[in-house]
Amino acid sequence: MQRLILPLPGNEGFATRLAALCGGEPGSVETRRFPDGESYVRLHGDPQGRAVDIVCTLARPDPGFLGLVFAADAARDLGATEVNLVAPYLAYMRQDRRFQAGESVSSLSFARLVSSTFDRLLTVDPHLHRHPALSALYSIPTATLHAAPLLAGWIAANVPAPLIIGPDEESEQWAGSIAARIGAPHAVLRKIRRGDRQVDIDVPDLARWQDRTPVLVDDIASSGRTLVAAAEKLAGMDMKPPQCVVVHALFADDAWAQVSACFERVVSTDTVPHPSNRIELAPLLADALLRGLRDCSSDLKGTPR
Ligand SMILES: O=P(O)(O)OC[C@H]1O[C@H](OP(=O)(O)OP(=O)(O)O)[C@H](O)[C@@H]1O
Repeated sequence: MQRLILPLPGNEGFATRLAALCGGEPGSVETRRFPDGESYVRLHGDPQGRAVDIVCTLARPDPGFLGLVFAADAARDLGATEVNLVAPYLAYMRQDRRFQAGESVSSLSFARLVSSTFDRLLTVDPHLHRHPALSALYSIPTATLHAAPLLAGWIAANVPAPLIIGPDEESEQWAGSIAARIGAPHAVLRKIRRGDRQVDIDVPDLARWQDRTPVLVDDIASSGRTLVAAAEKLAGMDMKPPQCVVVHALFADDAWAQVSACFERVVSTDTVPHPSNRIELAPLLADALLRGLRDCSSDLKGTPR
C-alpha cells in the first residue's frame, strides 16, 4: 500500500517532492489555534493500514511541536502501521550537555519526547559533535543522511578552483570529505565560541591559496556569527571574495542580511525553506524512504516503539 506523506504547515513543498519521488500519497495536516491558544489538528488523508511519514523540519520547533505530536497520535489512532518523523533539520542538538550548573540538557529531553511519539526518525546531518550517533540520544531507530556529497557536487559545478574552508575544528569532517570528493585543497579555521552571538575565529596562513576561491562550508547558519567572523578574517588576507555553502539555513533574526553582505554568494540545502536554498535533498530522503529507512547510516538500530 502507498505510504501516506503528511506535511505539517510550511513543509508542503518538500513533502510534495518527496511523495512524487517515492510514490507516496500526499496528504495534509490542518492546524489552527482554539480561542484559548490551544492547538487544533486534523489529518487529511487516511492512515488506515499504511506507513505514515510526517514531514516537519524542526527549525524554530517550539510553537508547532505539540501540533506535531497530536498529528502523530492521530495517525496512530486512525490505524497507521507505523508513524515516522521526517525532519530534514533536527532541532535541539546543541545543548547536549550541562555546560553550567542547573541547565536542562534539552537534546536528551527533546529526544525522549520524539522517541515516545514516533516509530522512526529520518533526518539530515544532525549536529552531532559530542555524541557518536543519534542512537546515543534517541531510543527509536534513526536514519541519518549526509549532504556532503551534494554540497561537493554543487561546489564542483559552480565554483572554479575552490579552496574548501571549515570554520572550526569540528568541521574538518565536512571540509575534508568535500575537498577530497572534488580534488580541491581544504583548510580548517579555529573557533572559540564565547556566547550565543559571540565567536572568535583564527585563520591559518592561506597565502598559497590566493589564486583560489574560498568556500566556507558549515552544517548550520544560525546567528550567522561564525560565518561573519570567518569572512571578516578572510577579508583581511587578500583572498578572492569568499562564497559559502551551508546545510541548514536557520538564519535567525538579521543573520541573513549580515551573512549575505560578507560573501559573494551564499547557498544552502532545502532542509529549512529559505531564499538561499539551491541544493535539493528530497531525492536523498525519498531514496531512504524507498529503502525502508535501511542502510542510511550506522545508527539505524533499536526497536520501534
Ligand atoms: O551561526 P552561528 O550562531 O554561529 O551557529 C552556527 C555554528 O554553531 C555550530 O557550532 P558551535 O559553535 O555551536 O559548536 P559546537 O560544535 O561545539 O556545538 C555550527 O556547527 C556552526 O559552526
